[in-house]
Amino acid sequence: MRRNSALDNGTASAAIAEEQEFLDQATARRDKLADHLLAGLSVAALDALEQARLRMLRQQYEDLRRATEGLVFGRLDGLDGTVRHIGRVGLRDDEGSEDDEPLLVDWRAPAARPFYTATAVDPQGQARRRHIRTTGSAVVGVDDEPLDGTITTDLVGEGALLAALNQRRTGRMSTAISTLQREQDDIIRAEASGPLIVQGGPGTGKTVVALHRVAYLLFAHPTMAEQAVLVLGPSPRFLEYIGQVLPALGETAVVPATCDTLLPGISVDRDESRALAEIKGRALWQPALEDYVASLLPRARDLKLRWEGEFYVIPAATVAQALGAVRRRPYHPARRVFAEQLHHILADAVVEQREALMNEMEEGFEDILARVDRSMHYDPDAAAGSDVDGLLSDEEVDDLRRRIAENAAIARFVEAWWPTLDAETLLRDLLADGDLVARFAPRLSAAEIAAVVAEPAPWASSDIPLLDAVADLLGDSDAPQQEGEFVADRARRQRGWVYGHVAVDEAQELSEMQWHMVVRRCPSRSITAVGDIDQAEAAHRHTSWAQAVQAVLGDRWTPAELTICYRTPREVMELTAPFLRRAGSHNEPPRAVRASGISPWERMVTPAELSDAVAEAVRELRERWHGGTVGVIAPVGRIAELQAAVGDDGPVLSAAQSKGLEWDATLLVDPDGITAEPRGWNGLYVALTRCTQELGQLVLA
Ligand SMILES: Nc1ncnc2c1ncn2[C@@H]1O[C@H](COP(=O)(O)OP(=O)(O)OP(=O)(O)O)[C@@H](O)[C@H]1O
Repeated sequence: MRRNSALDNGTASAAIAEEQEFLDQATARRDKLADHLLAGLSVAALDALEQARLRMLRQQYEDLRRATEGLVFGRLDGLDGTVRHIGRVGLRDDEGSEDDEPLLVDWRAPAARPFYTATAVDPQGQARRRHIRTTGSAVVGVDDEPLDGTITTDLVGEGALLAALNQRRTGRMSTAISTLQREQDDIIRAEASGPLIVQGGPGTGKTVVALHRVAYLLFAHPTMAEQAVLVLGPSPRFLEYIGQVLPALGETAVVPATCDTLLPGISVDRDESRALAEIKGRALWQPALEDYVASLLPRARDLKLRWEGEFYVIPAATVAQALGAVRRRPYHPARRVFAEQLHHILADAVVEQREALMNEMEEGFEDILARVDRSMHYDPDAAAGSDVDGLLSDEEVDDLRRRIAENAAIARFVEAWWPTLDAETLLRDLLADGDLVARFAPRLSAAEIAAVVAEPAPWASSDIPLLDAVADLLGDSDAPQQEGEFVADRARRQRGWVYGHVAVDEAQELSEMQWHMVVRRCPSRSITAVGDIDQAEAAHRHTSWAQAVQAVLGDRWTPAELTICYRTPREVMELTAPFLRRAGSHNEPPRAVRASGISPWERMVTPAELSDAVAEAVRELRERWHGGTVGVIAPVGRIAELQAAVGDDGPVLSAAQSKGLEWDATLLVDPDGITAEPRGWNGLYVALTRCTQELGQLVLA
């Protein structure tokens, strides 16, 4: 393998000067556009259309304003002599015609694609790729990669990539738009019409891919931006870690959440055992809850309604027919539609009765007409629309229906027969009643049912998907609120919001009921799930993606794979294979892209020395990785004691809590204690792969 061509000093300075000139031009253009947008934003919006236009302008302004660091990061020189610069956002040269070649091509635009995918074997019309490194507004370096076959590496922009990977970690994830690799780009730009499940070992860029895919989809499919995109992560700490990436990518139509925070107004208020989490995560709860809510629908019977002093009986058969027509809808919307039908049926009955009375007119016209007028509140002076035969006109029938629909007594009657239900109360009632659980979830054993019923009342994590399922089966009792300036604000506030796309990180942790919750938020199943089945820590027992998603997605999903590890250095990855085997995996650890030159080390300590040894090792590491980050991973039972010893020098986390995170150096404490935990070998695999440079272990003697 040959490295990227090194530019000699003179050529490099000329190239840097050339790119500096371009960056200055692009920056000036961006500032001008931003000023222009800002001026447009100062007008007041008089109507909804204008408000929508201003929202769009504000979004564009925000995108431009944020596009500071790395505004320009790449350049493609075509075989035909064309030069294209690639950047964080697209910029037009001036306000000229739409067909003009842009000054700067947005990294998500089709024209930018060869920057990520052209190779010597398939140069896609390009002669050279250039990575432009900048610090603030200064160009500090360029890496050129001829695509004529003189360089044969499977990495794109290797110099820029390795420079990015060797940077100190800040505790916040950074963007990788300038150094995305081909296998990553393929996934980022893949079709979004069905579930895509991406398997990748530690550090293969799954989070990077998921976030950049979201940015790409919002750019390429504006309808998704209108519906917002949901990004699901494993923990608030993780969401904080990735928090800066999406806005930096230029997107705001995104709602970040964990499965625990998806229901507005509901929080997880207690821990639970793994056994209970596993039981309550099973897919069998979905049909159980469907049957439970269906059992609460009213039964068909004769309905006796009073209207204007007369009683009308709607026969059970008619009621059954109307019920049958709405049965497929959620409980509350079904009631809304049923009530509308009932208003029609009652109005028809009133009209029919009136007609019957008309037919009796021969027997006593005057008397009967007076009764009819009374029953209809009929005003003979305002009878312009009425038929001369005494029957009601269409307008009068409509008016009758409207009055019935607005009548409080009729509404009370419907509410009493088909009451408004509350999801939390319903679920609590079910979970507290062993007979009910046995009736609706007959596949649970008696011991499992007893364990479910014995749970305390506050909601645990595994209750949230059950609650979500019940809330969904009930549906909203009122029309959803549409408040909030940006689409993300409106989406966040509505449980039943339908997203344009859902991206799930650490998807191996999802229970079957959580998968249901995901699909409910995107019935079109435009879903990207990334994860590592070998890092699974959750209580469920899946060891393959097929097992994990079978109950909810069946086999209608597309697999994809990431194979190169960008985070963990080769010296550490070489340690991991035996642990992966012990975790029961048949997969190979991913191939590390780089070596750090630092051998992993191990020290033996006695339990009595442990706290001091940890504090000292952390101090050492912090000194060595000055300006970077150090993380400590330990068995759950030791965390409190060790955090006290380490103080503010770094976080002490369990293997599960460290998932998705990374530091320059990791101190792994008592690895045997970690393997003794549930799914401990998987946990150790996670823990070993969190460092970008150095791994130290303190082993108990
Ligand atoms: N193309 C890339 N260019 C630059 N950095 C990259 C690239 N791909 C991944 N990285 C970096 O590699 C590290 C690991 O990436 P990421 O966290 O996305 O991996 P992951 O597969 O989600 O890992 P894990 O499963 O262990 O959580 C991050 O620091 C990320 O910024």
